Amino acid sequence: MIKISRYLSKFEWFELFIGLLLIVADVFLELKLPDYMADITTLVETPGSSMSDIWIAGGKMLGVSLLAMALTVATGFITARVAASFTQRLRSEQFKKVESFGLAELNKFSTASLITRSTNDVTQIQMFITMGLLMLAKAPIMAIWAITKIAGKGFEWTVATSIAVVVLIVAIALIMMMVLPKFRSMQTLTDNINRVARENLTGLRVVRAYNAEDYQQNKFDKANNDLTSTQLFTNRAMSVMMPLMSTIMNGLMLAVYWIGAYLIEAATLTDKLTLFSNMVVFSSYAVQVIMGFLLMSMVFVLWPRADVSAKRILEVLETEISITDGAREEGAAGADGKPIRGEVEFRDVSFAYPDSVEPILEHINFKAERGQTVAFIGSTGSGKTSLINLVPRFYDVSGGQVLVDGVDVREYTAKALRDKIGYVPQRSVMFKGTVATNVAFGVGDNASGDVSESVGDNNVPVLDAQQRERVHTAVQVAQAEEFVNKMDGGIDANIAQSGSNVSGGQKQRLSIARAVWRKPEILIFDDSFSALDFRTDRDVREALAKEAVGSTKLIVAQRIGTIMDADRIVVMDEGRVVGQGTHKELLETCPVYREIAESQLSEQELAG
Ligand SMILES: Nc1ncnc2c1ncn2[C@@H]1O[C@H](COP(=O)(O)OP(=O)(O)OP(=O)(O)O)[C@@H](O)[C@H]1O
Repeated sequence: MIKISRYLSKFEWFELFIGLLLIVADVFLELKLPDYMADITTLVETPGSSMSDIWIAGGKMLGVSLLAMALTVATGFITARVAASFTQRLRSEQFKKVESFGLAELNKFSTASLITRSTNDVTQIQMFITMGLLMLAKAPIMAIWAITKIAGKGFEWTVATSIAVVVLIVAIALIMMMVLPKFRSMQTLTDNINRVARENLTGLRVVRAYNAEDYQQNKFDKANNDLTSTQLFTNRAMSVMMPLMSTIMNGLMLAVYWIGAYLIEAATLTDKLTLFSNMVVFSSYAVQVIMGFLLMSMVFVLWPRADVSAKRILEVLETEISITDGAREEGAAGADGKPIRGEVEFRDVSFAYPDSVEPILEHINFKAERGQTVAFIGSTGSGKTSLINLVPRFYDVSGGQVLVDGVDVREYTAKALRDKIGYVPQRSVMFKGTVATNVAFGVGDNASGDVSESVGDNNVPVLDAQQRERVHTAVQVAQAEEFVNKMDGGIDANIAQSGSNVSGGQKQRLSIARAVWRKPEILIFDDSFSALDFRTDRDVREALAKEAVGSTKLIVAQRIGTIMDADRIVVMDEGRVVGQGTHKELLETCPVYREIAESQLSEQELAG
């Protein structure tokens, strides 16, 4: 919790300092009250006191109380401000950090956990700052100041107060020992609930189709019950705290008056009045001491959860990114002195996923020249996706080198490298917006973060005429024009969250259009044609050959038909390249390829 405070801005520190000053003034005023009470008691007990004197002392007491109240409100206002701005920063810092995560880091935290960390965990911190920070500062000031006020006012009373304080500390410590581990598990259990709920919602169709509602319900109930019982335990333990505090406080009062009664009875007549007045003052300060501890106990209710949350947020913010930026913006120069463009080369590349020791890819070598089409085929799990994921640096190689335009991909800045690439993933991803904003993805937003100028209604970025024209071309190349034109609004038609209002094949085509829109040096298609029918598959490839003639194309495919015309086909088997060449060459030289081809093509097609 203390570590996370370094994310506070200078101004927030200043605000907290002002808050602290206000607290000191507040405590000073609150501790003045018993003095006025002593004055009033003496006035009441002294024969001949005038009523107006009592009114004046009472009036002062009221004024001080009102001022103390105003200070408390002001400090509350300041901490609420600090809490809001600080947690806003924590949320955006976390978002920024997660944006920079590679797939390895994303796999380390689950999506559900990352969501809890930037919502629920941040709320815990906000609650602590708003409610707890004030008390954390006020409690010790109040307790210590009150103790100094009563020191020397009566030995017997001091002993009684000390015993009460010791009992309080032991009680708080015991309760904390019981609940702290539970608070730690509470956030993990919240992650669990999020995970189960998220899985259920994203897989709703499968749940329905398999009549698995009860099965899912049980999973959710289990997660829900786990969280509820932990919360019940902590709340029960905490609910003991308050009555315990007030019992100790009342017990102390009783002890002070009891002791006082004996002392007053034993005193001479002249001392009786002083002793009585001292007793009243003492009891008021003793209440303030206990109040100090009471406030501390409230802090202890909020602290453990906030502490756990702070650690979880820091875990995200301090995660070391495995994919670090290089410095290069440009590729190498070719023999003719001009910069190389669109060249991809794998030199003896081996790769293992971060959490496994077994290599998934071993000694891969191939080269794709500018404008060439290089295809990858092989059985499922042979490592095709893993291989092409190394080009945009979703992961880094374990051995060897991946070169783009003659330069190791690790030397580029992530932006420079990814600007060269148009990537179409295996599962197409759509974002809430329009067809145009999905195709021209990431455009229309300005770098300063002030999106107000560039986004129109509904937070949809506005594209200029030239950008819109490019969207039309990309949609044409991806053979998406026909269905886009039928949609209400054409390229301005709405796309629902996750693209739920378009079909799988349509999503795939929009995904292809997105890559084409960028006019990249390198186009990567990870099994992107599988959701297309044979005709559309062929039409897209023909359009690509015309429109993206200068782009190098790396295509992962399952269908021989998709890749037959490629300049080079790389055949993968269990993470190794078992054949390379054109369709014709491979039919003769590579048994694995021939087997795949025979299973998909007719005798006639095989004969060419
Ligand atoms: N994130 C990951 N962590 C660990 N292992 C993984 C991960 N992703 C994939 N693998 C493993 O890597 C191997 C190759 O997977 P990959 O997705 O590259 O195969 P593929 O040839 O593209 O398969 P498909 O044609 O079915 O998409 C598989 O055995 C898979 O279990």
